[in-house]
Amino acid sequence: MPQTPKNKELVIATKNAGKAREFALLFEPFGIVARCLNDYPQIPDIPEEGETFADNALTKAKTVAELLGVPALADDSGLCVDALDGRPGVYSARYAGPGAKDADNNAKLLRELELLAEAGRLAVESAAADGREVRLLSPARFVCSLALYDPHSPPVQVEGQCEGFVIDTLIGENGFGYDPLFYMAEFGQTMAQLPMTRKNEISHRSRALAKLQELLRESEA
Ligand SMILES: O=P(O)(O)OP(=O)(O)OP(=O)(O)OC[C@H]1O[C@@H](n2cnc3c(O)ncnc32)[C@H](O)[C@@H]1O
Ligand SMILES: [Mg+2]
Repeated sequence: MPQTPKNKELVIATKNAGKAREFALLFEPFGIVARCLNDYPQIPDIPEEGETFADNALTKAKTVAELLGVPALADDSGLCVDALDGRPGVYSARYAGPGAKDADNNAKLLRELELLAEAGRLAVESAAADGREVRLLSPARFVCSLALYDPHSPPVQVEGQCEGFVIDTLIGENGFGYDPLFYMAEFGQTMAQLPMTRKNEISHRSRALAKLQELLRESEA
């Protein structure tokens, strides 16, 4: 990981408290304190108008790094649902409209998929989530694009994914965003049922971060 002027601190270009918590835990073993944008109220909202996660991640990292004059890591992520041709994708944060809350986005996702199910357009199977029967509405994946922007070096970009299904009901209290609707057959649980330590072993975010570390190790070797 890059050395910042304050050493052992890294600015994460996010205002999302859920992401910030996960990064704080992911960086802890390296003795790196992850600072998110709530620590820098002078940074304005950054428009996310790119067509890809990678475009948006780079814009966020570059804007923050240039404003603060230190390296910044940005995460642009979202949920891509097969039955919705990959939506909400890069629009995940504002799926239910500008300023949408997680609950609004989850409700819209369920509504859209239930409409397709009622129209007979989904091959819905059942599964058990901690003893409850749930309907698997569509295969889906979480995608996380990370961009590390150091004002003095070329940017480094990586992507991580995590496969699962969108189910018909919200289950679990952990995590954030679409986690309560994201079921992983191999665990028989939703992402929101996993403790953060466990999510950080398998998530799109941790997979992307592992790739970033690998790239940085190679470039140092
Ligand atoms: O742009 P920043 O400030 O980082 O915060 P944001 O919440 O707007 O983040 P994005 O633009 O990357 O949008 C990501 C969307 O995808 C959702 N999302 C991303 N990672 C997730 C995860 O690990 N679990 C559940 N939902 C996730 C999240 O709730 C948002 O709705
Ligand atoms: Mg955003």
